[in-house]
Amino acid sequence: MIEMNNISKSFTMHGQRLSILNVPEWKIQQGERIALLGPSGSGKSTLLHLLSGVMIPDAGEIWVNGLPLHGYSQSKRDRFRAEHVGYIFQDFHLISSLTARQNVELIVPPEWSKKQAKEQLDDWFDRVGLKDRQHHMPYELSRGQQQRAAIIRALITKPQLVLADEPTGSLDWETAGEVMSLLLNICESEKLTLVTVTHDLHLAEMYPKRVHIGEINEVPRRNAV
Ligand SMILES: Nc1ncnc2c1ncn2[C@@H]1O[C@H](COP(=O)(O)OP(=O)(O)OP(=O)(O)O)[C@@H](O)[C@H]1O
Repeated sequence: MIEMNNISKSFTMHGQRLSILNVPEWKIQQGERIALLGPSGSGKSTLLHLLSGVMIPDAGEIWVNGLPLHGYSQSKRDRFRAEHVGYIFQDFHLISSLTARQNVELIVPPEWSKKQAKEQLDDWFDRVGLKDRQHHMPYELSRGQQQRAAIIRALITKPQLVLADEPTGSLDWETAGEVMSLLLNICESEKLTLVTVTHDLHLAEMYPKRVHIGEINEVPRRNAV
Protein backbone atom coordinates (compact mmCIF):
# COMPACT_ATOMS: atom_id res chain seq x y z
CA MET A 1 0.00 0.00 0.00
CA ILE A 2 1.09 3.57 -0.73
CA GLU A 3 0.03 6.32 1.61
CA MET A 4 0.37 10.10 1.45
CA ASN A 5 -0.45 12.04 4.61
CA ASN A 6 -0.65 15.82 4.92
CA ILE A 7 1.62 16.39 1.94
CA SER A 8 2.42 19.91 0.87
CA LYS A 9 4.64 21.03 -1.99
CA SER A 10 5.34 24.51 -3.28
CA PHE A 11 7.74 26.06 -5.77
CA THR A 12 9.23 29.51 -6.04
CA MET A 13 8.46 31.14 -9.36
CA HIS A 14 9.47 34.70 -10.24
CA GLY A 15 10.22 35.36 -6.57
CA GLN A 16 6.79 34.20 -5.50
CA ARG A 17 6.20 31.04 -3.51
CA LEU A 18 3.32 29.08 -5.03
CA SER A 19 1.57 26.24 -3.31
CA ILE A 20 1.06 23.41 -5.82
CA LEU A 21 -0.03 20.44 -3.74
CA ASN A 22 -1.78 20.02 -0.43
CA VAL A 23 -2.86 16.40 -0.10
CA PRO A 24 -4.41 15.57 3.29
CA GLU A 25 -4.65 11.87 2.50
CA TRP A 26 -4.26 9.57 -0.49
CA LYS A 27 -4.10 5.81 -0.29
CA ILE A 28 -3.25 3.52 -3.17
CA GLN A 29 -3.79 -0.20 -2.66
CA GLN A 30 -1.29 -2.73 -3.98
CA GLY A 31 -2.25 -3.74 -7.51
CA GLU A 32 -4.57 -0.78 -8.15
CA ARG A 33 -4.48 0.71 -11.65
CA ILE A 34 -5.31 4.39 -11.53
CA ALA A 35 -5.66 7.04 -14.23
CA LEU A 36 -4.74 10.43 -12.74
CA LEU A 37 -6.59 13.26 -14.46
CA GLY A 38 -6.55 17.02 -14.12
CA PRO A 39 -5.91 20.26 -15.98
CA SER A 40 -2.50 21.37 -17.14
CA GLY A 41 -0.41 22.77 -14.29
CA SER A 42 -2.53 21.16 -11.57
CA GLY A 43 0.40 19.19 -10.14
CA LYS A 44 -0.03 15.70 -11.65
CA SER A 45 3.62 15.27 -12.65
CA THR A 46 4.72 16.75 -9.33
CA LEU A 47 2.63 14.13 -7.57
CA LEU A 48 4.38 11.38 -9.57
CA HIS A 49 7.77 12.91 -8.71
CA LEU A 50 6.85 12.74 -5.02
CA LEU A 51 5.69 9.11 -5.34
CA SER A 52 8.93 8.13 -7.05
CA GLY A 53 11.18 10.06 -4.68
CA VAL A 54 12.51 12.37 -7.41
CA MET A 55 11.20 15.21 -5.22
CA ILE A 56 10.52 15.42 -1.53
CA PRO A 57 7.52 17.17 0.01
CA ASP A 58 7.91 20.36 2.03
CA ALA A 59 5.96 18.60 4.77
CA GLY A 60 4.05 15.38 5.27
CA GLU A 61 4.69 11.68 4.89
CA ILE A 62 4.86 9.27 1.96
CA TRP A 63 4.92 5.59 2.82
CA VAL A 64 5.51 3.00 0.09
CA ASN A 65 4.84 -0.51 1.37
CA GLY A 66 6.07 0.50 4.80
CA LEU A 67 9.12 2.44 3.55
CA PRO A 68 9.19 6.08 4.78
CA LEU A 69 10.16 7.82 1.54
CA HIS A 70 9.76 11.29 3.09
CA GLY A 71 12.60 10.57 5.53
CA TYR A 72 15.09 9.26 2.96
CA SER A 73 18.26 11.06 1.82
CA GLN A 74 18.68 11.74 -1.90
CA SER A 75 20.93 8.69 -2.39
CA LYS A 76 18.52 6.43 -0.52
CA ARG A 77 15.64 7.74 -2.66
CA ASP A 78 17.70 7.11 -5.82
CA ARG A 79 18.26 3.51 -4.69
CA PHE A 80 14.57 3.15 -3.77
CA ARG A 81 13.61 4.33 -7.26
CA ALA A 82 16.03 1.99 -9.00
CA GLU A 83 14.79 -0.98 -6.98
CA HIS A 84 11.07 -0.35 -6.63
CA VAL A 85 9.79 2.08 -9.29
CA GLY A 86 9.24 1.64 -13.02
CA TYR A 87 8.84 4.97 -14.84
CA ILE A 88 7.35 5.39 -18.30
CA PHE A 89 7.73 8.73 -20.07
CA GLN A 90 5.81 10.37 -22.89
CA ASP A 91 8.95 10.50 -25.07
CA PHE A 92 10.25 7.01 -24.14
CA HIS A 93 13.77 8.07 -22.97
CA LEU A 94 15.48 5.22 -24.83
CA ILE A 95 19.23 5.59 -25.32
CA SER A 96 19.55 6.32 -29.02
CA SER A 97 22.92 4.58 -29.52
CA LEU A 98 21.65 1.24 -28.14
CA THR A 99 19.23 -1.28 -29.63
CA ALA A 100 15.85 -1.84 -27.99
CA ARG A 101 17.18 -5.00 -26.34
CA GLN A 102 20.37 -3.31 -25.14
CA ASN A 103 18.25 -0.54 -23.58
CA VAL A 104 16.48 -3.17 -21.50
CA GLU A 105 19.68 -5.12 -20.74
CA LEU A 106 21.04 -2.01 -19.05
CA ILE A 107 18.64 -2.34 -16.15
CA VAL A 108 18.79 -6.13 -15.68
CA PRO A 109 19.64 -6.71 -12.01
CA PRO A 110 23.23 -7.94 -11.49
CA GLU A 111 21.99 -10.93 -9.48
CA TRP A 112 20.21 -12.39 -12.52
CA SER A 113 22.20 -15.18 -14.21
CA LYS A 114 22.96 -14.80 -17.93
CA LYS A 115 20.49 -17.58 -18.66
CA GLN A 116 17.74 -15.99 -16.57
CA ALA A 117 18.32 -12.59 -18.21
CA LYS A 118 18.19 -14.10 -21.70
CA GLU A 119 15.00 -16.04 -20.99
CA GLN A 120 13.30 -13.03 -19.40
CA LEU A 121 14.23 -10.71 -22.25
CA ASP A 122 13.16 -13.25 -24.88
CA ASP A 123 9.81 -13.66 -23.11
CA TRP A 124 9.18 -9.95 -22.68
CA PHE A 125 10.01 -8.95 -26.25
CA ASP A 126 7.71 -11.73 -27.41
CA ARG A 127 4.99 -10.63 -25.00
CA VAL A 128 4.90 -7.03 -26.23
CA GLY A 129 5.09 -8.08 -29.89
CA LEU A 130 8.63 -6.82 -30.51
CA LYS A 131 10.43 -10.14 -30.97
CA ASP A 132 11.41 -9.34 -34.55
CA ARG A 133 12.44 -5.76 -33.82
CA GLN A 134 14.41 -6.11 -30.57
CA HIS A 135 17.81 -5.70 -32.26
CA HIS A 136 16.79 -2.49 -34.00
CA MET A 137 17.92 0.96 -32.97
CA PRO A 138 15.24 3.28 -31.56
CA TYR A 139 15.26 5.44 -34.73
CA GLU A 140 14.40 2.33 -36.75
CA LEU A 141 11.30 1.72 -34.65
CA SER A 142 7.90 3.38 -34.74
CA ARG A 143 6.91 5.48 -31.74
CA GLY A 144 4.56 2.76 -30.54
CA GLN A 145 7.36 0.18 -30.81
CA GLN A 146 9.71 2.46 -28.89
CA GLN A 147 7.14 2.79 -26.11
CA ARG A 148 6.71 -1.00 -26.00
CA ALA A 149 10.48 -1.34 -25.45
CA ALA A 150 10.31 1.36 -22.77
CA ILE A 151 7.45 -0.56 -21.11
CA ILE A 152 9.61 -3.69 -20.93
CA ARG A 153 12.41 -1.62 -19.42
CA ALA A 154 10.06 -0.25 -16.76
CA LEU A 155 8.34 -3.54 -15.90
CA ILE A 156 10.86 -6.35 -16.36
CA THR A 157 11.98 -6.21 -12.72
CA LYS A 158 8.32 -6.19 -11.56
CA PRO A 159 8.62 -2.99 -9.53
CA GLN A 160 6.27 -2.31 -6.62
CA LEU A 161 5.10 0.88 -8.28
CA VAL A 162 4.74 1.78 -11.96
CA LEU A 163 4.38 5.47 -12.81
CA ALA A 164 3.50 6.58 -16.32
CA ASP A 165 3.45 10.26 -17.29
CA GLU A 166 1.39 10.72 -20.46
CA PRO A 167 2.74 7.40 -21.85
CA THR A 168 0.64 7.65 -25.00
CA GLY A 169 0.83 11.43 -25.41
CA SER A 170 2.97 11.25 -28.52
CA LEU A 171 1.17 8.35 -30.21
CA ASP A 172 -1.70 8.38 -32.70
CA TRP A 173 -5.06 7.39 -31.17
CA GLU A 174 -5.06 3.81 -32.42
CA THR A 175 -1.51 3.07 -31.25
CA ALA A 176 -2.25 4.91 -27.99
CA GLY A 177 -5.12 2.52 -27.27
CA GLU A 178 -2.98 -0.53 -28.05
CA VAL A 179 -0.06 0.64 -25.90
CA MET A 180 -2.33 1.64 -22.98
CA SER A 181 -4.08 -1.72 -23.16
CA LEU A 182 -0.72 -3.53 -23.14
CA LEU A 183 0.45 -1.56 -20.10
CA LEU A 184 -2.81 -2.20 -18.24
CA ASN A 185 -2.87 -5.91 -19.06
CA ILE A 186 0.69 -6.52 -17.95
CA CYS A 187 0.20 -4.59 -14.71
CA GLU A 188 -2.98 -6.58 -14.05
CA SER A 189 -1.41 -9.97 -14.68
CA GLU A 190 1.74 -9.14 -12.68
CA LYS A 191 -0.34 -7.42 -9.93
CA LEU A 192 1.72 -4.23 -10.26
CA THR A 193 0.44 -0.93 -8.89
CA LEU A 194 0.07 1.57 -11.73
CA VAL A 195 -0.56 5.32 -11.66
CA THR A 196 -0.87 6.88 -15.11
CA VAL A 197 -1.21 10.58 -15.83
CA THR A 198 -3.31 11.16 -18.91
CA HIS A 199 -5.28 14.01 -20.45
CA ASP A 200 -7.24 11.60 -22.58
CA LEU A 201 -10.63 10.83 -21.01
CA HIS A 202 -11.26 8.06 -23.50
CA LEU A 203 -8.03 6.26 -22.48
CA ALA A 204 -8.76 6.93 -18.81
CA GLU A 205 -12.01 4.99 -19.26
CA MET A 206 -9.89 1.86 -19.76
CA TYR A 207 -8.72 2.11 -16.14
CA PRO A 208 -10.53 0.36 -13.27
CA LYS A 209 -10.10 3.56 -11.23
CA ARG A 210 -9.91 7.24 -12.20
CA VAL A 211 -8.83 9.96 -9.80
CA HIS A 212 -9.20 13.64 -10.63
CA ILE A 213 -6.40 15.52 -8.90
CA GLY A 214 -8.98 17.92 -7.47
CA GLU A 215 -10.36 15.02 -5.39
CA ILE A 216 -7.12 14.67 -3.43
CA ASN A 217 -5.43 18.07 -3.78
CA GLU A 218 -6.90 20.92 -1.77
CA VAL A 219 -4.86 23.68 -3.44
CA PRO A 220 -6.92 25.78 -5.81
CA ARG A 221 -4.81 26.29 -8.91
CA ARG A 222 -1.91 28.79 -8.69
CA ASN A 223 -2.39 29.97 -5.14
CA ALA A 224 0.28 32.15 -3.62
CA VAL A 225 1.29 31.23 -0.06
N1 LIG B 1 10.85 22.31 -10.52
C1 LIG B 1 9.90 23.25 -10.58
N2 LIG B 1 10.18 24.54 -10.28
C2 LIG B 1 9.22 25.49 -10.32
N3 LIG B 1 7.95 25.24 -10.65
C3 LIG B 1 7.60 23.98 -10.96
C4 LIG B 1 8.56 22.93 -10.95
N4 LIG B 1 7.92 21.78 -11.30
C5 LIG B 1 6.64 22.12 -11.53
N5 LIG B 1 6.44 23.44 -11.32
C6 LIG B 1 5.16 24.15 -11.44
O1 LIG B 1 4.21 23.42 -10.70
C7 LIG B 1 2.94 23.43 -11.35
C8 LIG B 1 2.47 22.01 -11.54
O2 LIG B 1 3.32 21.40 -12.51
P1 LIG B 1 3.11 19.89 -12.98
O3 LIG B 1 4.10 19.63 -14.06
O4 LIG B 1 3.10 19.00 -11.81
O5 LIG B 1 1.62 19.98 -13.57
P2 LIG B 1 0.83 18.94 -14.48
O6 LIG B 1 -0.53 18.84 -13.89
O7 LIG B 1 1.61 17.68 -14.62
O8 LIG B 1 0.76 19.72 -15.85
P3 LIG B 1 0.73 19.18 -17.38
O9 LIG B 1 -0.57 18.42 -17.47
O10 LIG B 1 0.73 20.43 -18.19
O11 LIG B 1 1.93 18.32 -17.59
C9 LIG B 1 3.15 24.22 -12.64
O12 LIG B 1 2.69 25.53 -12.42
C10 LIG B 1 4.65 24.20 -12.86
O13 LIG B 1 5.07 25.35 -13.52
